[in-house]
Amino acid sequence: MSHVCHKMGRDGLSLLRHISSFTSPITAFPVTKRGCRARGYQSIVLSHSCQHRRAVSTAVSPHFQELNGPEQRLLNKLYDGLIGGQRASLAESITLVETQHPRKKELAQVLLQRVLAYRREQEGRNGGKPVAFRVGLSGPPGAGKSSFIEVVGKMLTGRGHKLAVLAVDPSSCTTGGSLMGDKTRMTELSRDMSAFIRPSPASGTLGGVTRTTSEAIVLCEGAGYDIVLVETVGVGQSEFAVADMVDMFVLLIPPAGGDELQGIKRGIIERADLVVVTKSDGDLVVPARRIQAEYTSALKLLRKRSKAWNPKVVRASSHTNEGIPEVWAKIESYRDGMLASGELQRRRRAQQKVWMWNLIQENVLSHFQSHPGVREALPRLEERVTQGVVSPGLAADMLLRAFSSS
Ligand SMILES: Nc1nc2c(ncn2[C@@H]2O[C@H](COP(=O)(O)OP(=O)(O)OP(=O)(O)O)[C@@H](O)[C@H]2O)c(=O)[nH]1
Repeated sequence: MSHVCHKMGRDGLSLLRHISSFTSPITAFPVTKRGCRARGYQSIVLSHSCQHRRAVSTAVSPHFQELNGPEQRLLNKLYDGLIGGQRASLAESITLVETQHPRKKELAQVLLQRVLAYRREQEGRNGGKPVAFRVGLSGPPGAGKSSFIEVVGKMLTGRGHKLAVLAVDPSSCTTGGSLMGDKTRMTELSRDMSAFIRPSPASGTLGGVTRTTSEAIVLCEGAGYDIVLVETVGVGQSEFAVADMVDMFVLLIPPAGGDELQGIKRGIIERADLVVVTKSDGDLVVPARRIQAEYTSALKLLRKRSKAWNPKVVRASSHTNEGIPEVWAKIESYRDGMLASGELQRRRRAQQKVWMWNLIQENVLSHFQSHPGVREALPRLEERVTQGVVSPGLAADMLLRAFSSS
């Protein structure tokens, strides 16, 4: 069991205590590092200076208040249920991370920190290796994504895996519509008790939705799901966001030529660890073979991204099941190679950093845009920039000055 010995402000301390109350009890008293060690504490977080104190106590919120009784009980209930693998608790916890309510957002962060601590313990017991594998799946509308997830999902739960499927639908962010189809998708898998399917939230910005998706991944892993599939449609930036949050990125391509394939961005092909040509059955086998050959040569021209793995192109049919076990075998051999070489762990660490900076950029920009001085000056300056009266550089300087002046 790890302990934290800490000297810090009340806010930060109460937060840390809540975060760690399940897995790593905290003792807090003004002592030295050596004093902590002498008392047998293994992990020590010390913040002696005011600067440090501020840094730690604002980790979640600068004004974090003590949890009141009902909040404490809610978090206890969610955490216990989630760790116990209860689907209702997992669903409720994901709803909490999706919330826009400021206080609930803070509670969600406390819950997440607890789950992260629990997961770290599990990883520690697993020799430092991740306990779950995250696969991103993308493809144009109608590529056969839901049919593919349905057959692969049933195969995996049949083999004893617990599978979570999370969706990122960019259209839900802009129009409230659904590119992934309003029809009930993956009907059989949604009845399978070893599978958990969560559609994309109906509204929000893409940044918001992708943030809650990566937090939902952590919650699913805490609830014991050892495979997490994150599905998105190949439109806009959502597939790049998904590629940044998974261990392996799989691109599904239908066996159609010309116009239908033009929607597939070159940039995203470069991110693919595996390309699956779908619907390789009946009359479609011939075009599927042709597409496979085209993509195989295209991938050869790309810069090698990994020492442990070369991207591959395979064919499969969700209707006949042909190629489906082979696709999963490829996914497993990728996972094993990347784990053994340590690349997977490195990729996750790098993703955490990218993720933090994405959130900072998004938050700083929205702060900037909602600043009263900026809002007042912006329309006029934008107009003058488009008219060529003021240079973009000068306008940006003026807006930044307005932002930092009050
Ligand atoms: N022949 C054949 N058709 C398939 C196969 N997989 C899917 N389809 C068909 O392709 C169409 C689209 O399949 P979906 O699985 O709904 O595709 P999707 O990518 O999830 O589509 P959205 O839900 O619109 O995002 C359906 O009519 C399926 O029946 C396959 O393996 N072979």
